Amino acid sequence: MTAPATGSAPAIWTHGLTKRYGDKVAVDNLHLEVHPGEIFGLLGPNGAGKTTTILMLLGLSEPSGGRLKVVGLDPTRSALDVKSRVGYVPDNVGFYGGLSGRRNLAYTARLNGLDRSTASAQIDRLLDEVGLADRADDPVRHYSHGMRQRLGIADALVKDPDVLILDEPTIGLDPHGADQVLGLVQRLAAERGVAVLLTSHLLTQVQQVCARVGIFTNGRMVASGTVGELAAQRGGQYLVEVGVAEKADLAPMVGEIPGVADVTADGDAWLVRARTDVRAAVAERIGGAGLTLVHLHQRSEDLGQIYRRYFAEEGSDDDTERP
Ligand SMILES: Nc1ncnc2c1ncn2[C@@H]1O[C@H](COP(=O)(O)OP(=O)(O)OP(=O)(O)O)[C@@H](O)[C@H]1O
Repeated sequence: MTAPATGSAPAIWTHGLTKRYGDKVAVDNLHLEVHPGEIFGLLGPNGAGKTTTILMLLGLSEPSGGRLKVVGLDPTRSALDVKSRVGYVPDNVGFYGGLSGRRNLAYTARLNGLDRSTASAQIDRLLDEVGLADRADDPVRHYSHGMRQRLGIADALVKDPDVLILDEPTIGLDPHGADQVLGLVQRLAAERGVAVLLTSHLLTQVQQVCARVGIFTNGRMVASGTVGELAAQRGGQYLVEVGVAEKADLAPMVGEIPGVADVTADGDAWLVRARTDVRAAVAERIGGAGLTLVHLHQRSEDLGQIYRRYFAEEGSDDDTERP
């Protein structure tokens, strides 16, 4: 997991950022900060406002309200300067299929004004970094989806950006391909200090690589923080797993403990859902009943559970991966 560089100015900063399309508020009062070396995951169902946010960060869509800075610049006023320092990887990167990976990157380098010899060394290094050195001279139409995705990241890195924005970077990839892409993103943040903003529906993957996440719905970021912070916000639940040596129904005795919401069987163990940390009280009650405690440990909610909890509270549906 990548830690933000402490004390650094945010590479992406928004305050009250808002975008309206007629009566529709696509992005509503967004406060966001992503620091150099940090990977921030923007999570949300279709139509939540993720792409609209990205377009504003890239200077491709004008905000209706609020303020924003990307690498210290206002993208609305300095779109070209922002573009030169921000790499963007859409969910389906377009390449010239008949040209090799290397030639595609050389084309991007030329568009970005790099001289031929600097570009050539840079491209060799990038192809190596994204694991495509041995296929660099094959036409891109022979690449797999995962290879294209990695070439897309290399393409965004040609200009050596300070910020990398990835829209659904692992969509359509198998687990190995997804691991390769996410591992690459992690290295870029850790080794080069790139600030990364990625959007995804794939909660388990986001949880693996993002220092912080924001849950986005109907244009609003309803929660943001580390996974641990999100679990604790809005009275997050404590889940305690309990096992005893005897075959006994723990539900009646543990269910009486103040703060316990419910007790359910979970295979050979019992799962206690509570509003506070009830481990000591559970152990005491079990000992008092003459039962032998075999294990007692706290399970934290994973991001999927947190995400569903927020959506249940927001009263909206989502089509997100069930981990
Ligand atoms: N050009 C536009 N004109 C009118 N409404 C728009 C426009 N672009 C987006 N919207 C609306 O704004 C809302 C947010 O859309 P956006 O594309 O940002 O969502 P998203 O989170 O990126 O969704 P997805 O995961 O499907 O890409 C949606 O209700 C969408 O219909």
